[in-house]
Amino acid sequence: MTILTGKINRSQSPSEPKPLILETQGLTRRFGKLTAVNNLSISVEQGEVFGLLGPNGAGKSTVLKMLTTLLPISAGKATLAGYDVTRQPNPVRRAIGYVPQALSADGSLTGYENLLIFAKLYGIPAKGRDRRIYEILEYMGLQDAAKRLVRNYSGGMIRKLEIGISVLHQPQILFLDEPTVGLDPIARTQVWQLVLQLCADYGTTIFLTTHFLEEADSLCNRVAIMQQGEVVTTGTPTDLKASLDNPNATLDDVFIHYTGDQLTSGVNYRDTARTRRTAQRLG
Ligand SMILES: Nc1ncnc2c1ncn2[C@@H]1O[C@H](COP(=O)(O)OP(=O)(O)OP(=O)(O)O)[C@@H](O)[C@H]1O
Repeated sequence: MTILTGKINRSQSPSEPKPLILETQGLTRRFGKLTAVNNLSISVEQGEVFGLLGPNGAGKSTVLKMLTTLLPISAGKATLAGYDVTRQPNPVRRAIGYVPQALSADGSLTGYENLLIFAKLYGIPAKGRDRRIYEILEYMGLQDAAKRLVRNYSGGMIRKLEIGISVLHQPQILFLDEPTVGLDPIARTQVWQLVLQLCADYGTTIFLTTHFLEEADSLCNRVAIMQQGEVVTTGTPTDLKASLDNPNATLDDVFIHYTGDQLTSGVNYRDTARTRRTAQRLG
């Protein structure tokens, strides 16, 4: 696996328009009287790294849950890999991988056993199953830890294993909900390298949420900023920064401009508490 180093400004590389792999029109989710996601219309090209940013409670996880068929859509429509998310959930599920915010690997099993369970769930035929599992372990750099219990893995290793599980069936699009929250800077960099590598090696489209704006700036081709259930702006990080009246604008400035909020990890109690909870589980 090629190791990527340094800052990668993906938004600056010229790119041909590619087919859309994901499109939403008026996507809406209500919880009783609360409209958590309101009239969301976005599109994502094949092979893009797309970042959904927003303060706590903006509706990011709810969007991911609707797109991954885990939560019914209240109104509007989403199409993924050519399939309607509401009417054709099974082909949608085959086309996607999903790593939720909460820990999803089983600590009482080895890395190999975790992969084996999901390989069976995904219906990977017994004949090529072990080969696929070891391919994944090697790709994730976890081959030496294959037979160790996951509860003894570091946080970064667990995240890599979870990503490995989510790509066992070679999905076209991978959803990552806050993939680096709770990780130390080195593990965070490793996870990002892995995500980019998946994109480069297999053309996997990445749809993620993150609180780390600097990372979103470096790694995402395009971002959408959400606030109170609505998208307030979408664009490449470069274009969004250029739209402000400040030649030195950062994505943080863009974020503050559109939301009036500060989005840095751990700035408020909820962020800190969640980061610590996740870190405890991962650590
Ligand atoms: N199952 C639920 N029932 C009721 N309200 C919910 C439910 N899930 C989410 N909400 C509410 O919907 C809103 C959006 O929540 P969501 O988790 O999507 O936000 P988020 O942007 O992902 O936040 P965070 O960054 O904290 O994860 C919040 O007000 C939340 O309390």
